Amino acid sequence: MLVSTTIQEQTIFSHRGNHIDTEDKVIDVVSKYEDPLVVILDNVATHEECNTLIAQARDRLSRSKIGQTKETSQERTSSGMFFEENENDLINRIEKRLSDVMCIPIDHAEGLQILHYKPGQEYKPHYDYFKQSENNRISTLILYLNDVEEGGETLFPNLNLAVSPKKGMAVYFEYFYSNSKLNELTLHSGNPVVKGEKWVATQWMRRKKVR
Ligand SMILES: O=C(O)CCC(=O)C(=O)O
Ligand SMILES: [Fe+2]
Repeated sequence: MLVSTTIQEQTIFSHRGNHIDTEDKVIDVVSKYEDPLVVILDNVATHEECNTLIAQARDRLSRSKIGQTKETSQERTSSGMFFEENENDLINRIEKRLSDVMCIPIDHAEGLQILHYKPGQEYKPHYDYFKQSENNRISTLILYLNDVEEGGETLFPNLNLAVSPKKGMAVYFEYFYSNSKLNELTLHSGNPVVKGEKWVATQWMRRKKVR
């Protein structure tokens, strides 16, 4: 008898069931793409928390830079900013919650990044991990801070998966597989905003401590 087995690699995200019980909030698991793991989550932040994040970031935006060279580029036309670690009570609370969702200790977390896109602005297809790094990124959570009238989807072209921004929802994905083909499937873009504007908060996790 011929037995074929596929060995699925273990994922960082280890929650089972349709809910994630974090310290201060129950988060809903809406849908999952399995290989590589992409998880759509709802009720990650309240509308009030989303509004406050936007308000606190609004006056601190500058043209987004790209990669480790930190240059501006047509690849990424949004504006953005990083909060300091533990900058205030809200940032503390959100960072702690995202660390619970991502199953990675908070001291592996980069500062929370806010991005703002106006109509026509986009982030072309890219990987969140670096080609070479002593302490590479391993996972991403993109939290949508507002509803976008048209466009602005987070697109995974290799998976034929487009996630439409919705306030308080998030998309999580990871790229710490030993099979590099799986990591490469996490190529993604922020599609151009057509109508309205788009605000997101991005949390990246590193393999080793950064704080
Ligand atoms: O804006 C998006 O939907 C994608 C953002 C993104 O890819 C990132 O921040 O790395
Ligand atoms: Fe990205």
